[in-house]
Amino acid sequence: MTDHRCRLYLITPPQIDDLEAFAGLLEHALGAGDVAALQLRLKDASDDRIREAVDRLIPITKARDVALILNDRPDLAAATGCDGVHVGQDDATAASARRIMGPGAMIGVTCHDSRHLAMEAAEAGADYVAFGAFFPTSTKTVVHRADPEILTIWQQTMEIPCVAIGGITLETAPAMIEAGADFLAVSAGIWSFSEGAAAAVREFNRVLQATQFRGY
Ligand SMILES: Cc1ncc(COP(=O)(O)OP(=O)(O)O)c(N)n1
Ligand SMILES: Cc1nc(C(=O)O)sc1CCOP(=O)(O)O
Ligand SMILES: [Mg+2]
Repeated sequence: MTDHRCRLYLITPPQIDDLEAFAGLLEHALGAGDVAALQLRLKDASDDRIREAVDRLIPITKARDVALILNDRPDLAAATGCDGVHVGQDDATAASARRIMGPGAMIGVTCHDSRHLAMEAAEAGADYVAFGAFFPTSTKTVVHRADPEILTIWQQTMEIPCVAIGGITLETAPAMIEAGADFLAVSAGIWSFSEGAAAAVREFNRVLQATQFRGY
């Protein structure tokens, strides 16, 4: 049996009004348990605001060895020193993101519910592919819904990791882990958790420890 450990991938809220307050919240959350990556996903923010956010948050992620991934913008990710970029099908290709960010950067690609898109992303040099949305989400208006089987097939046939996204909570997480997700990408399930973000990170890690991929 191959050792398979699923990890947490945090997605910021789409808007951060108080960067100082969010930095404190993040520091506390990252201290509460294992987190592989943080995606800065500020929709409709200016370039200056994104630069300001990266500058404030990157020392916090670096101190915990958490990869800081910028959403949508390979150019700004490279310019601000982010560890990687996540691109959707209408943002940029994995190949152009790689050209802009260089060989050491982490490149992730949205693949909705399509193994075909995921194979294309893998061939173009992506480091991970993201499938979703698996559950209803209020964080983003989504048009694609994915079936957990896509995670199992990907896990059993491909080397590069797969991320599950969309409506992942403490209740829905086990189905994603059992299906074969390498990472759980979570926004509201962390930042809107009733007991706070640090408690959410702690509880997600408890679920991650207690649940195994069922596909081998
Ligand atoms: C890990 C992860 N997976 C999927 C997405 C969605 O990307 P995209 O389709 O480009 O939509 P926006 O996030 O840009 O609204 C993601 N951001 N992260
Ligand atoms: C950013 C994003 N992308 C999705 C996709 O399906 O590609 S679902 C989604 C929202 C993720 O936030 P939450 O954990 O609050 O549902
Ligand atoms: Mg995008």
